Amino acid sequence: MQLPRDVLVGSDMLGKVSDVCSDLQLGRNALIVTGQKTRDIAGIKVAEELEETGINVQIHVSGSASMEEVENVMEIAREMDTDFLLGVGSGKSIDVAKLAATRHNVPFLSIPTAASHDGIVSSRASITHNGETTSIQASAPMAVIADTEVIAKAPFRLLAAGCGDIISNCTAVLDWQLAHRLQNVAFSEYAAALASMTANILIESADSIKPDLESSVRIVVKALVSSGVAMSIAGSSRPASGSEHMFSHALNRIAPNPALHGEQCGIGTILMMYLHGGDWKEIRDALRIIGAPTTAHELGIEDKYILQALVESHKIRPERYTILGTGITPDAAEVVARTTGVIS
Ligand SMILES: NC(=O)C1=CN([C@@H]2O[C@H](COP(=O)(O)OP(=O)(O)OC[C@H]3O[C@@H](n4cnc5c(N)ncnc54)[C@H](O)[C@@H]3O)[C@@H](O)[C@H]2O)C=CC1
Ligand SMILES: O=C(CO)COP(=O)(O)O
Ligand SMILES: [Zn+2]
Repeated sequence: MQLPRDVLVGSDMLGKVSDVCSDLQLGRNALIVTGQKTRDIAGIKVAEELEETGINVQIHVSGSASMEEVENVMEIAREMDTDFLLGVGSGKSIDVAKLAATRHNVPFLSIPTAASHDGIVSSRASITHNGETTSIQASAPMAVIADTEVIAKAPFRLLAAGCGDIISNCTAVLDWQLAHRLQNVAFSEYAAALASMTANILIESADSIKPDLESSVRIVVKALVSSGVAMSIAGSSRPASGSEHMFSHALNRIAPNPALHGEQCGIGTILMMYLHGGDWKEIRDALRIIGAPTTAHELGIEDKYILQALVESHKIRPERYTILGTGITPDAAEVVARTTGVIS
């Protein structure tokens, strides 16, 4: 089980990056993987902080979380003899840096600029290859530095998406229990309990999640850390990714303009909780209070793609048994989507 050594959450934490690197004795050559926007938001600041202490820094702007991109980053890391990598930005930059660092056998720091997903701490990387998104075992970050001031300035939509990614633990754990009972898949009580508790605390705190507040960011970041730790304990993404995530991965394949990962997972949780016969209204209401989308319209995705994704979700990870079993029929998909109000 791999867990981060340092987790820093608070205001002006970007200013602490050099202290963390020197405490951890990470070396003199650093490679930052960041996004187009997030380079200006935090990437350059992190580079300047490191350069002030004599560390050589190269910045690589990454687009997609693909295996090709991981290989590109590994190539740069080899050329510059990188001692450590930093993922500065959103989920995709962090996943690319995480897997490239793992494969290049050097430490990695996670510096999220948005609280939009629970990969900020996990020892998994979600990478797309030949149209398939797989969750790949990777090293956990040596340290996580979450600057709540930076994250509070990010569009609120990203924070609400992070809440959707956490709330999705509710159905992920139900799916995992089902797979354990029906197929005897390995199950960790501790990982499942931590993942469920994290989602339940967030549901209870839904009305405290507001735009522009560092206090809201702290609640969400702590929950993302907790959820990421659950994945590390499990040694798989099972406690935080079930049928609702398969639905989101299916939408990424099918919809011409997919929405954010956490937004799609939140709606997936409403749908899959209905199929589990659970309290789907509680999930919908929590997402509504937070301000996350609860309908296809709010997601910006046409109803027909929601229905197609529902029917095809079980094909995403056939080895991962969930409530979707061997698939649901188009008629059943229509019933679940209409009854829950996801389509009208
Ligand atoms: N490794 C793991 O365990 C996990 C991985 N993931 C993966 O993470 C990805 C989703 O991550 P997301 O961050 O939701 O999406 P994303 O990586 O596509 O980023 C969404 C957008 O947020 C913008 N952004 C980030 N910080 C910003 C800021 N401060 N101000 C303005 N814009 C900002 C970025 O520029 C980007 O356009 C997916 O690929 C998903 O599969 C999700 C959960 C867990
Ligand atoms: O997104 C995740 C947990 O929130 C895990 O990712 P996968 O769905 O790729 O396993
Ligand atoms: Zn997720």
